[in-house]
Amino acid sequence: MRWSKVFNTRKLAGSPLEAAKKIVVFGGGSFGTAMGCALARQKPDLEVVLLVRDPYLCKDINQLHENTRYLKGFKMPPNVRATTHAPEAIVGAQYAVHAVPVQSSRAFLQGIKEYLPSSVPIICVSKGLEVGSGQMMSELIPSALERKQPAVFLSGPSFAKEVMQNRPTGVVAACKDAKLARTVQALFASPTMRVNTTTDVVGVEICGALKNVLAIAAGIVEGMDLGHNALAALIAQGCSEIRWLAEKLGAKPTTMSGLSGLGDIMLTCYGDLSRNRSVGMRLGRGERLEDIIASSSQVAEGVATAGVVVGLARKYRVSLPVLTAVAQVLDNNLTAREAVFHIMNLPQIEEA
Ligand SMILES: NC(=O)C1=CN([C@@H]2O[C@H](COP(=O)(O)OP(=O)(O)OC[C@H]3O[C@@H](n4cnc5c(N)ncnc54)[C@H](O)[C@@H]3O)[C@@H](O)[C@H]2O)C=CC1
Ligand SMILES: O=C(CO)COP(=O)(O)O
Repeated sequence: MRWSKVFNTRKLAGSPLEAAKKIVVFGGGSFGTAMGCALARQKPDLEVVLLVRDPYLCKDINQLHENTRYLKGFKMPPNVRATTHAPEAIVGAQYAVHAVPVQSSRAFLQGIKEYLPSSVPIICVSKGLEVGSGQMMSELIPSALERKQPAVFLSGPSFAKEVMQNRPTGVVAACKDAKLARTVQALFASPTMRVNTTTDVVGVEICGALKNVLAIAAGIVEGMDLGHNALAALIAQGCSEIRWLAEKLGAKPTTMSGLSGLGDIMLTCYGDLSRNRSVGMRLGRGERLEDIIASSSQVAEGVATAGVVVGLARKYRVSLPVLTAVAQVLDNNLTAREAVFHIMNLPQIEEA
């Protein structure tokens, strides 16, 4: 039995996991913590250091072995620790997992750039587009660091809580340097984590960013109780819109049907654990965005990314009715009800 049409015969010389002694994780939120713990479980003498901002959370992680703010009730492996001190977190690390929300990533990276050697690969798990520049993380990282830095983009259907529970998960590691993608594959691959590789960085990144916007739309439909037919039609249309934009950006069609595309779209649009979907559900039930954001301690990247998508649609001259309607609802230019009415009354089309 095999997962792929083709066998990957290329082997890495030596095991990256065996060679790794220390890995730093930027951002001790839910996903940084979960991925740090997934690595730590692989090798008990690997040092995994979470770089966090809050000294109280740092103390809890080190004394209680629990991330009491973002993953309450889950014990962390003893070889995971936290610090608020960037130079100490980074020194000697062979890899850096970047799990800081996209909109905070530029300032964060500028702040740590002098401590991070330019040879240390960044494994970026953040999904979204930067407001203002419109950049993807693969553009933002070199722009913020003002230099080239090896970077791999790890994406796919992977709720932090389920990774923390060590439940089966599949992700994809994207890097133009196929060897580095295979190195990251070997680092994270375990009996409970499958890691595919690809060189289609743009495809993986754009799918990861746009599925968050689509999940908000799916939540709106759910919150308005429009039914299963409406939800399925919306997600199918959203998939087409993501494909249209992804193709313009040069993404490969296979990425769209893979883990970072269809896989993550299904997870986030249907899965109860999605923060983006729950923002949409609350909007669909009539709550105001300000109140939703004020009552949530976790990031829903689709909220900021939605506005960027409007600019991309204009720039690449592609019509994205569902994805751009999300921005209109978030900006209070349309109510959820008006957005649905508008989309349902667009001209009937031939499928493309
Ligand atoms: N939670 C999940 O299931 C998954 C999340 N992701 C992505 O991972 C990224 C991080 O998400 P989560 O960990 O879930 O977010 P979170 O909301 O749980 O935590 C965010 C973390 O980033 C830190 N942070 C925020 N601004 C910062 C700054 N300026 N400097 C340093 N640290 C800062 C926060 O203190 C917090 O520790 C997002 O882009 C998200 O889309 C990807 C896959 C799954
Ligand atoms: O990206 C995710 C799972 O793959 C997490 O989605 P949310 O940010 O909507 O919770």
